[in-house]
Amino acid sequence: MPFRSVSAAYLAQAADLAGNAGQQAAYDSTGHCVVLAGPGSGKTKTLVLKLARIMAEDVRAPRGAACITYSQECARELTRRLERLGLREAPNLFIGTVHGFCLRHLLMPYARLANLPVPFPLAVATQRQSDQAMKRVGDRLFGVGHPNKPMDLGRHRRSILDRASIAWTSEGELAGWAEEYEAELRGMGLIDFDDLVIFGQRLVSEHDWVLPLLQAKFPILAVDEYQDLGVALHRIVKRVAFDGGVRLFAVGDSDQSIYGFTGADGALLQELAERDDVERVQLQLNYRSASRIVSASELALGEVRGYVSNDPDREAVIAFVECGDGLEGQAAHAVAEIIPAALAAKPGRTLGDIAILYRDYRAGDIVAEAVAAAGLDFIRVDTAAPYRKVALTSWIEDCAAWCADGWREGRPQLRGLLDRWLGFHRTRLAEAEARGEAQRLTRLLWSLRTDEGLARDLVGALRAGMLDALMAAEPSLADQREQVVRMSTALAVGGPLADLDVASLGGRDGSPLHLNLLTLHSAKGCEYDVVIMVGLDLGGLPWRNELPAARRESRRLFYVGLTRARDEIHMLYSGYVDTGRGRMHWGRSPFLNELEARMEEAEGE
Ligand SMILES: Nc1ncnc2c1ncn2[C@@H]1O[C@H](COP(=O)(O)OP(=O)(O)OP(=O)(O)O)[C@@H](O)[C@H]1O
Repeated sequence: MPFRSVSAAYLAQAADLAGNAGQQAAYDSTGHCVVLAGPGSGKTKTLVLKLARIMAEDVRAPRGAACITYSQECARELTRRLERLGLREAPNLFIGTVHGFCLRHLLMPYARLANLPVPFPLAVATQRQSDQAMKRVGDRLFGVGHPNKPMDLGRHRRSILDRASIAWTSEGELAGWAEEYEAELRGMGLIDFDDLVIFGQRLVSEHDWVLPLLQAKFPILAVDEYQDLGVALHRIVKRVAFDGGVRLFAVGDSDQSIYGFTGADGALLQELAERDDVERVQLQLNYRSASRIVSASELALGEVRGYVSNDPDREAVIAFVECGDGLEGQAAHAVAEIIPAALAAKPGRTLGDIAILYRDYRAGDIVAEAVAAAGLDFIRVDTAAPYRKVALTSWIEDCAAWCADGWREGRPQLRGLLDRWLGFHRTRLAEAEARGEAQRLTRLLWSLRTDEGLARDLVGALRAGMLDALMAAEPSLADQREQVVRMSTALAVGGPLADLDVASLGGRDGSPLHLNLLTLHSAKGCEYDVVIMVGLDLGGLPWRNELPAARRESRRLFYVGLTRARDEIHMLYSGYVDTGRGRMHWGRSPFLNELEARMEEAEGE
């Protein structure tokens, strides 16, 4: 007898799995299960359906499940897909990032009891505070202009958890820098983003009593994009699952591991899958891409994986395009030639079905300029975007979607917005208080419904009505507040998003009328009919003279880009890159040379 009723959408989607033995096996699993599979094979689909089944059949409130992933973008995608199945965030269902989970469900309830050396109340440094403290300490230790990089400091802290080990002390400068930086932050009453996971790991590793408490609340732990999560989370997962009795359902693909620079390691997923007490499921069918794209991606990766397309007869375009005039020329060609042809090639295709992918925000600036000059609407997701997606900015965007039109059909659901709002509060509110908050927020959102209003007015009203008071009262939201302020600044008169209306703010993710501009990293987990990759020159992707591990990661990044496409891939290059030392004619990306040669060989057979 199920504990809760299930939606018709869930039943319809669950029926899809019957045709795929691997997906069905994962869906039917009763113990720890790890799904390993390539791009477009339905990992996320299987995960959300499994979670819906678990919530319906295996756990009864107040017990529930935690569903975690690495980035805010992936968390939002999970939230959206679960909502379509009738599931939303609730006290017994956590959907969010590793960092959010560690803050809300490990450090807030237990850090003080465990006497961890963290400040109380818990306050998370803003990006700016942490960057400045890092620089200040680095300058003090090594002198202004020293060559040590914050990125290496971050990797050292995230990937070496045992501070007494030789691995920690052998890189003496980084270790010293990390320790002094942390002391500086503590002096300011702060922890930073990485501390959340580092202390979360310490808590579950060193305090046995935390395990049954966690297991009582979340007997199920689901993890998406496992390959991105890094060693601290891997330890948390192993500890709660194999010592704490939490049932694990994890999905991932080591070939898509592209966060090595943060300490992530695809091998951890393999290690998990090889355990005797874990059921391992491998999926081979690709539901996303045409056959030629599936084969070309494998050739680009240089590994035989044996993936096959679900739609072998679908036509595909795979084009290598040389453009003069560097990145500017490539962007201009994409706008003037490729996009109009792609729109004309399939009835009903819109700008939202097309993405331009690039390596970093500098390339993004060039592409954005060309796209804006052509008068096309676009959504940009990279570090130069006006604000970063964090839980609060995503929540505001979803409120905008509801106020614009979503309230008519419950997309997103009001109940979900209210539950997420309550989740932002550090301490669980008493029932009457929570009810009062929910009523106030409902009234506020109801009064903000609009067909054509400006996003700036909506965000201003949300902030004045409730949000600013919450952010002032919750120091743990300080880093997110920084992004809310950046959002307001971008929407203000004279800001880059000054003209944005409420509907567009709500649809900034996945709007059918906006061309997608993303870094390759941000494109992870997304799919588009048409993918245009720019900057495929040596010195762009890959960088020149990369060490072997970095070169392998660049190749995986290329692979992630290719595998986002359903029907068309356009790879643009110039044969040179513009650097601080002038134009360097190093040729196009060696990945293109290899891919073209391998495709000729394979298709000539
Ligand atoms: N059994 C199925 N029947 C029909 N369509 C499916 C099935 N499984 C997955 N799909 C579709 O395949 C596409 C890819 O699924 P999903 O995004 O879950 O894949 P993924 O493995 O998580 O991909 P990636 O690793 O590239 O992010 C989606 O459009 C999904 O709806």
